[in-house]
Amino acid sequence: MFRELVEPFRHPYPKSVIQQQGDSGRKKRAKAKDWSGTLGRLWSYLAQRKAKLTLVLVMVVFSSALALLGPYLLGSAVDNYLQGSGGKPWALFLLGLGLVYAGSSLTSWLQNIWMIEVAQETVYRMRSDLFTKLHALPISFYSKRQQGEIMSRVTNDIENVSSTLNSSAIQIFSSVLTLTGTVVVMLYLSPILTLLTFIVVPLMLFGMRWITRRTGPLYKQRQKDLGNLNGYIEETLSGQRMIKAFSQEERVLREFRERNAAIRRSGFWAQTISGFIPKLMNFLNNFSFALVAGAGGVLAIYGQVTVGVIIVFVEYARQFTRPLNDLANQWNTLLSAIAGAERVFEVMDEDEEAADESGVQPIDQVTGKVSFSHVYFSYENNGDTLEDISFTAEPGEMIALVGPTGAGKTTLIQLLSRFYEHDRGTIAIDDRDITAIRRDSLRSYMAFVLQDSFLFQGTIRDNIAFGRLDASDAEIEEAARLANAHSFIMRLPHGYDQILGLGGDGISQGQKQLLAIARAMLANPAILVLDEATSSIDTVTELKIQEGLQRLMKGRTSFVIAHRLNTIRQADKILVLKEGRLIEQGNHTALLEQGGFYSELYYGHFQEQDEENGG
Ligand SMILES: Nc1ncnc2c1ncn2[C@@H]1O[C@H](COP(=O)(O)OP(=O)(O)OP(=O)(O)O)[C@@H](O)[C@H]1O
Repeated sequence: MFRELVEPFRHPYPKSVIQQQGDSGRKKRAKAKDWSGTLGRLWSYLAQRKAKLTLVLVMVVFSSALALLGPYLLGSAVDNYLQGSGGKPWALFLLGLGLVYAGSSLTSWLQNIWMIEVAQETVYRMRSDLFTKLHALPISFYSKRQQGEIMSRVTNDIENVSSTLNSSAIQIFSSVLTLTGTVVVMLYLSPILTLLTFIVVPLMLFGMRWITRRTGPLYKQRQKDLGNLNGYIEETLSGQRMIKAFSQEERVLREFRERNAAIRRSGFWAQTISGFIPKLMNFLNNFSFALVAGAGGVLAIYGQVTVGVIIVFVEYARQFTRPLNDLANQWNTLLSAIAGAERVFEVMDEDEEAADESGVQPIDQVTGKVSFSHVYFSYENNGDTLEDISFTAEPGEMIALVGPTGAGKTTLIQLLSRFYEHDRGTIAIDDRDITAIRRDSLRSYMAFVLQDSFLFQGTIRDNIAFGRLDASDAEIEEAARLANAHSFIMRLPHGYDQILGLGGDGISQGQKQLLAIARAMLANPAILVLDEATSSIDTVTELKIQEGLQRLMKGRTSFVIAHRLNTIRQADKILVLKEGRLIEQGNHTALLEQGGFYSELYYGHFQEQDEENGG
């Protein structure tokens, strides 16, 4: 137990984090460069409110100067009155002192509210930039990360930066100013006493360095652990049904506990170790206080300094260590904010979805001819996921994609919509290379009806209108009628204004699909992508869906990732994929006659469906 407790003190904790930070000088320099880069970028945000920031800095200068003036006046009052050396009337001193302290309060209040404004504006911009960036990132970015972890960057990490800017940044600046001012006045009044006050400084710096070297990585780790936990919570909440269905509650709780414990561990050590800072400072503060008072007394006896100067020094000794103390405290907050900012900038530095090349044009009209010519693609440069794919789909044709799981059906569709960029070969729409068409324009001619078509939190009307935002109510209703969704919508208590929960909660799976069909109908695309549902839906709804889909597909080039024999049989062309290669293509009859892989699939699997359906 003891070993566990002292471990962090013996080794900066956790080791892996320190190792990441690097023991070698080279790595440290790289880290320092990272930090200056992060701070530089933060500064570029702050600098957007230069005028307000300048006002804040002026106020800080004033309040620091007034804080120096207070003790000075006090000392001079003691020398002038208590020691009976005459001088201005005491009431004037009192008034002066009152004004100094009132001015000090006013300036620090002003600096506070103006800085809050600057800080809020800064994080507002950072948050906006981050959100904009998130929408410019390619699909591949999301396929590698947990949503909750990304959320944590938009919320926790930005919040960290915000709270630090609100308070710590100014406090740090003010501390540095007060410190410099105090040293200058102290040296002017008594170099010997200044030297004595300084004795504690190396101890403070050494102590702070020792502590922050340990807390820096810990704060970073804590942010990371927090992100991991958020990711996990998000995942388990959205996967509640699955977890319950597979009775995985115990495993989920166990993993949650592990991740939660990781935060407790890093948070505990980060705060425990940084908790030493105020204690250490307090001790050294009192020590310096006693030293100045004792040595000052001796010096006063020998007439080297006046009692007033000792009072000024005792005050300054406190003022001197307080900013150091503040610096030490704020340093940790600053570290945590830098860790947060680093995580935000990390996302901002991710490669965006490749920009459309210069000169690419939108496309005016699309008839729906699609051709692939010797197309190759790999996800992670680890072997081709799709290899030498060539086929042509004429306008209005229905193309069924068939093949075992993992064969590359979804990938092929993702290339067509440019969610991923193919490595070699040509993909063309209406004989125009898709890389020469603006992405947004290309996608505007396509619509997707997926198994889990995403429905947003909002009304049914808004969810259908997602297909075309400027659609009128009449057009929305017409699309819903064609999709066979109108009758179920009208049975809902609020009809088209019925509000759906997140992910379409509140309606059935089949009804969600009908809405997805209505949405695609409204978008009126030339090219349609359907991922046929594998889950079983009651026969009546199923018939409605099929009818809706038939209407939707009419006159459009449709790519169907097909699971039902009926759909496959109706297809103008069936593309049979296996291990990333297009091994057969043709219609149902022609492929059966070939007696190849398709006929194997048909006799092995699809025929069962046929018999079940009485076909
Ligand atoms: N984002 C990704 N990163 C890396 N590899 C991926 C990614 N998505 C899919 N793959 C891999 O690419 C191959 C083809 O996957 P794809 O999803 O296209 O298959 P599929 O034919 O649609 O399968 P299914 O019928 O099961 O949906 C698989 O081996 C899969 O593991």
